[in-house]
Amino acid sequence: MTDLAHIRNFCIIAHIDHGKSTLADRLLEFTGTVSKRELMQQTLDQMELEREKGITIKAQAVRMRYKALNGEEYELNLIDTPGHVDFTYEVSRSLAACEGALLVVDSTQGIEAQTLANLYLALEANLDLIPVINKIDLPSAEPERVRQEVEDVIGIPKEDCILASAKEGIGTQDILEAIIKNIPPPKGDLNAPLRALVFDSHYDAYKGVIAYLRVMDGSLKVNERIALIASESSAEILEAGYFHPKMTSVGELTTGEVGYIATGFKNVKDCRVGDTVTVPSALGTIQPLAGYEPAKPMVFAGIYPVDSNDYPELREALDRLKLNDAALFYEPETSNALGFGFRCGFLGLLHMEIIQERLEREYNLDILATAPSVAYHVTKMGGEVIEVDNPSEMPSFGEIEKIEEPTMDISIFTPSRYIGTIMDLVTTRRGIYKDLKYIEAERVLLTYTMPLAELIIDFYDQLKSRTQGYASLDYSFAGYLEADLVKLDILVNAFPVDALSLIMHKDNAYYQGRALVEKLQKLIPRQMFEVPIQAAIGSRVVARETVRAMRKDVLAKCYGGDISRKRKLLEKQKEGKKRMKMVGSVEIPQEAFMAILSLGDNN
Ligand SMILES: Nc1nc2c(ncn2[C@@H]2O[C@H](COP(=O)(O)OP(=O)(O)OP(=O)(O)O)[C@@H](O)[C@H]2O)c(=O)[nH]1
Repeated sequence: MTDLAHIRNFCIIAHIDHGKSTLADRLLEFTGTVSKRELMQQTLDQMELEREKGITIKAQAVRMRYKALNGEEYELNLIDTPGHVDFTYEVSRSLAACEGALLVVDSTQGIEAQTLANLYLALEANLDLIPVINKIDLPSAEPERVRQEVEDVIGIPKEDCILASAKEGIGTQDILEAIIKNIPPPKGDLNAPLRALVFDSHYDAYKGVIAYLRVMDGSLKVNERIALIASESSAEILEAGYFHPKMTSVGELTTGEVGYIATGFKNVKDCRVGDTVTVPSALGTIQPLAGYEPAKPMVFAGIYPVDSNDYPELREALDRLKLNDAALFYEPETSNALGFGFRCGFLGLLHMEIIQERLEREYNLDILATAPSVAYHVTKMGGEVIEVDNPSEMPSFGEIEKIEEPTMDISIFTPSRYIGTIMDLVTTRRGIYKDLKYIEAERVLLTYTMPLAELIIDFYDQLKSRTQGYASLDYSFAGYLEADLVKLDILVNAFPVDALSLIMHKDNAYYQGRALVEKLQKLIPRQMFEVPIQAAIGSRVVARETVRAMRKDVLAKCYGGDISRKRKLLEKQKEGKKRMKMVGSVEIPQEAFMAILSLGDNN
């Protein structure tokens, strides 16, 4: 057990790609926690998917021992935070476990949207900040400019910025010394009843749910009973320890420390991020640590097995993923076009992508996903309010008094030369202008309120491509606003395909309906007969295209020919069919269900 004065708990916050993981690696290496040889490119990003996508998904914690220049040894706990906006709640819980943060800014870029978003969260959590200007080894680095920017925008004197290269290991010791000097040691009452904050948790097949904790008061020991305030669950501590970076069991964690406990819980929902751990005898007498909020899904999509025989496997895979992901929501749903599947709710687009990829890769399932949607608040004529997250379940418009949709506050950092094109993009997405602030002579911060439904349909890609990748984006939930929305139905061969229905603004429905049927016409393969594709609002058809009938049978070519070639051709066709669904009498490929996402593309 280390006395409080020799403990420092900190995290690293940064915009994506500014070097957070690389810096963490250098700190682990410098303190001898991990040897260079052991150091994989990114030790903290353990999941394969994370490495491939180059993003940090789950918050983690590593303990380091550091002998400072003053001759004393310190226990440093580095808490890794997820870098993506979908996981803001997890970021804020990780920050609540720390007293300070390294704010990493790329010296070739400067402050970006997530630098500021994370900074605000850190300030809310009362953290002391150490700015680190990273990547100074690069020829395009402008450390002086970025330092000035930190002073102007964040208000930290530029002399306090540490110049570093996480790649080359420049500045590592200065950073460690600054952590000792500028970040306060934890406070807390060792003699009070246990209070510990769960800032992350994951399910382990052998040990049950592992909770990552910051002990605020009191202490905990293996074999003791604990109670969780928000989850109203209780368990026995099977193991307690810290990460070094592997799990190291020590049997006890005390005030100010960061570590893990194994609980034996079978599901992370019993031990969620943000919950407070205490002892059963203190229940009802102690205050929970932070206002606990269950994660709320914001983006919804239908997920269906391509082969309907895989339905039980899909259910099982979702059950398993849910064990580890309290934010994932799903319930069975049936579609006239796609059969039996699930309506799933996600924190955001990235969360959705991750789940879809895991279903495919880890569970080997061929799935078909519908275009993402948001949850509308619909007031019916009689005054009843319902939530509709599936366009095909929208009541008919005669029954509706009003529809409200979720809106987001968005902030965009961009070189000023792109202001025009961004304004244009945001306006076509029904964004409402709020503010424009010059950060420097040539960089601005634009803020808007925009419907979430417009944000999830390839907004980010459009923003990136219009600004050659220079603009960065951050968003947070703003509230529900009434809007003039309609449901656009798509009919393929006169058959309404519910999974292709969309909710959109009345003013865009005609144009988008047109664009969508044109896109579908290209995506739906020719059949033996002519297939009309129509977009309709209620009973009014607003656009129509036709997929012409196939002229030749593919096998006709092989008539009398060599049989192995014929088999190959059939196999190839089968392969192509994998991602097709028979709807009525027409085969529709997966791309068609996602066509709305790429209406901006011209291919
Ligand atoms: N030249 C140079 N490259 C660096 C430095 N630090 C990080 N990088 C590179 O920048 C890229 C992003 O670094 P990461 O450490 O993965 O960034 P991150 O902030 O952890 O990214 P996320 O996990 O996506 O949030 C990688 O290709 C690193 O090799 C540096 O000091 N100098």
